[in-house]
Amino acid sequence: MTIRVAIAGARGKMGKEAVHTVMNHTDMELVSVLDYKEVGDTLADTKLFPSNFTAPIFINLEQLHAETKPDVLVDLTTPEFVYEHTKQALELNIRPVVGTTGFSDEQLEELKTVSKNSKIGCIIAPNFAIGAVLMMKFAEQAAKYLPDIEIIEMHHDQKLDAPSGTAMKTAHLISQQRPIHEQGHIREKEILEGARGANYDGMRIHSVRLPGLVAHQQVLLGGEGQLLTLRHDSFNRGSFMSGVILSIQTVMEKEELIYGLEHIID
Ligand SMILES: NC(=O)C1=CN([C@@H]2O[C@H](COP(=O)(O)OP(=O)(O)OC[C@H]3O[C@@H](n4cnc5c(N)ncnc54)[C@H](OP(=O)(O)O)[C@@H]3O)[C@@H](O)[C@H]2O)C=CC1
Ligand SMILES: O=C(O)C1=N[C@H](C(=O)O)C[C@H](O)C1
Repeated sequence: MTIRVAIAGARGKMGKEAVHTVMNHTDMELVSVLDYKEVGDTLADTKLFPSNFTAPIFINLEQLHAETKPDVLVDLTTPEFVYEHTKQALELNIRPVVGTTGFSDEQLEELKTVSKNSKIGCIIAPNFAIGAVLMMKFAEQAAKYLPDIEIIEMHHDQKLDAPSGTAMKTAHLISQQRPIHEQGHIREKEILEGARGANYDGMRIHSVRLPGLVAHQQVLLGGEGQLLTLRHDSFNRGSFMSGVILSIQTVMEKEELIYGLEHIID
């Protein structure tokens, strides 16, 4: 069966890579693209893609659905729009595969309910790279034995959300193994606000933004006389594409929302 795929955010860094990946996949067809402003009738019109990339561009998801009937909507946009896109896709019986980060806990809960009630599968993956998923799982396992933890995530300087979705998901997984406790000295004082990073149940998260970086994370787990460092680096956006393909294939078989690729890899 050919899976009919629509992509939101096709002009972006991840979107461009995803367009090429879906176009090159024999079991998938890129049927349309969702944008939010007039950028031409087809992908080729944007001049970002070759002339044979003829998928039509819509600025309205309902119209996109009516005219191109996608099975799956891949969202690679921004934290501002992703919740609305995902909710609307579910209401239109389109299965969302979401890479965009920046959801609040309340939004995730709401989408879980909509997906469950409509029995339309949805995959939200804070990180599509298999190595990053393994780093998160290893951190979760190690937290049971080394519960004093700091996360340092490092990204390119065009990233909108901080902390990253991966850091938030890592902290969430770790918090299931690690009793809530404050770390560091009880009388610790920040001389410069923010010096100790964000506080997630006492665990600290530090966000670095620099040109030249792509997506990198270290989880530091400290114990008496020892330090365990788990590190993952995405050096290019090709690192995410096998996860995008796996998610598009898997969401076709699901009837609920799945948050994190760790739930679908064997
Ligand atoms: N899950 C994962 O593995 C990964 C997730 N990400 C996440 O994916 C998202 C995109 O990242 P990245 O590609 O680097 O970002 P970019 O800024 O390069 O791309 C986002 C694109 O979405 C477009 N856009 C904005 N709003 C809308 C909208 N309402 N409808 C359609 N298109 C829209 C933007 O257009 P314009 O520029 O004209 O505003 C831009 O072209 C981020 O949230 C990022 O954190 C990134 C890498 C991996
Ligand atoms: O914005 C990015 O680039 C990335 N975003 C995701 C995140 O917030 O974790 C995934 C990856 O880190 C790249």
